[in-house]
Amino acid sequence: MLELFSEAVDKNKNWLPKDGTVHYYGKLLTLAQANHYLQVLLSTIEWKNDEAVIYGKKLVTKRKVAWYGDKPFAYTYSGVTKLALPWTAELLELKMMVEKASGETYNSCLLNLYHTGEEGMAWHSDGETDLKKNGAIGSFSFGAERKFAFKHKQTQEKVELKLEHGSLLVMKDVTQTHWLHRLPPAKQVRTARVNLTFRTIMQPL
Ligand SMILES: O=C(O)CCC(=O)C(=O)O
Ligand SMILES: [Fe+2]
Repeated sequence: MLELFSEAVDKNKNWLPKDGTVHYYGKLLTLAQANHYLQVLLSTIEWKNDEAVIYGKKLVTKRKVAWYGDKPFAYTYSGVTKLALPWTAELLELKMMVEKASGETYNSCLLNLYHTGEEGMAWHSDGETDLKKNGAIGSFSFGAERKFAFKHKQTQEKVELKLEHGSLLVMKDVTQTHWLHRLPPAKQVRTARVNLTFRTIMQPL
């Protein structure tokens, strides 16, 4: 269909050349809505400094994190286990938007707060054992626009895209098996970014 006015975001495009599926849906929200949610998230989420065990040492990162879900799921991330908090009203609204846009469901959300461009996230994949294998991950971004990058684990091929204020990115299928992703530091960025990754945690029977 010919779209005369909206910016051309091809929601059906797979950004990965092979071994996985990444869709970028662009902005799901107006600027006013995205600004509203950014303010609500900054003020209502229980942000905590992230702890990670790297080479057996417990490190505290500048980036802040939070973990919410349908139940107090235990989630082990970078060697540290956290229990999910119950959804806030706005997180439930955002979860429903991501579910509708992506055609997938989620039962939990990991949130990251990057205060400035000096904070980022190193190369990793989200293949933790308690995550549903090949489950979709819906990544909703607010605040400072930042670059996001993928790197193929075998060939080192790279794919980069920009994540806009109020936009949705979805990673699914075998993406986490074959690709790493990261949020590179961006020295020129002086404002905060909040990212929500909606996920499916396996429920013990
Ligand atoms: O901040 C982002 O866009 C990505 C965060 C991420 O990769 C993660 O939380 O696993
Ligand atoms: Fe990730």
